[in-house]
Amino acid sequence: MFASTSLLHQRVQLQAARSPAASRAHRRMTIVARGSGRFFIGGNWKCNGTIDSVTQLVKDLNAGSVPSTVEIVVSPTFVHLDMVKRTLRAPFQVAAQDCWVSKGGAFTGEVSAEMLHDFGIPWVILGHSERRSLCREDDELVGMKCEYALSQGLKVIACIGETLEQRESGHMWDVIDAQLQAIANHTTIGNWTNMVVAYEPVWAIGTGVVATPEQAQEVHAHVRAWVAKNVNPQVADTLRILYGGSVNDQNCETLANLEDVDGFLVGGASLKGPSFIKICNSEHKHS
Ligand SMILES: O=C(CO)COP(=O)(O)O
Repeated sequence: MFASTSLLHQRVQLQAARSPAASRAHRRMTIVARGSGRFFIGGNWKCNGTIDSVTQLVKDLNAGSVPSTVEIVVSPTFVHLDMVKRTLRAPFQVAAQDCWVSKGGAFTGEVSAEMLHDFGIPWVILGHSERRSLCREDDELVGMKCEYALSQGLKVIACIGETLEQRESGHMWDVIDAQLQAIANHTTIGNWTNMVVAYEPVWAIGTGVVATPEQAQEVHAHVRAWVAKNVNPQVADTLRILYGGSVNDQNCETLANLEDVDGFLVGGASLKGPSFIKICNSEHKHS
């Protein structure tokens, strides 16, 4: 499908100077040319679902039409993970919502990265703000979890984001930089290709208050610049930075068109099959 990548690449390169959408397309084309990331849509089902509702959701997803240019990963609870993995069709993949920080053992209630890998679970979400706040996971623990999960062959959706108080008190950049630093401290350059970063402002999660396009783009561009400076420019260029927080089938297209938004991590709207399918198609329309 990308046989004509170089021609397309040249064309997009010419357009790049003209508009943000073209320059975003140019960056995407560079990414595709390098063989790495596609637009990424994650559905975080959180602590939701019954056998019936999960069965119906899988049915709805299987019936939906999604573009092959988008990587789609849904994340049910541990209880539903195997059932979803067995019944969901390609190209949908699955992710766990967390895993333990080291090798399994006497850690009651935990699930280890090697167990997930053994079970064929390709992805894990780490550092979600709900785990940071409800389970007191700090930056260092999240960084260590990323390191261990990556070492066991899992791919990681690493979450960052500030609270409203941190944003309004002017500490937003310090918070985000510290979260990134902890992840970077524990991630080898080579392993960044197995990770996506999800920017989820806490004030936008489950509130219906979505970040404005300007707010989202500002932070995403900051994250990319931080990674370019503190990790490696090429890693920054190909890193997929997802936005999460009240994404729905109405606001997704505008957000998908932003230069540094490479996908979404969706909560509530990922529990509704038809809405999630629409979100999976949001970038496609702009390509
Ligand atoms: O936390 C989220 C995804 O991980 C976002 O949740 P909502 O889409 O429900 O705001």
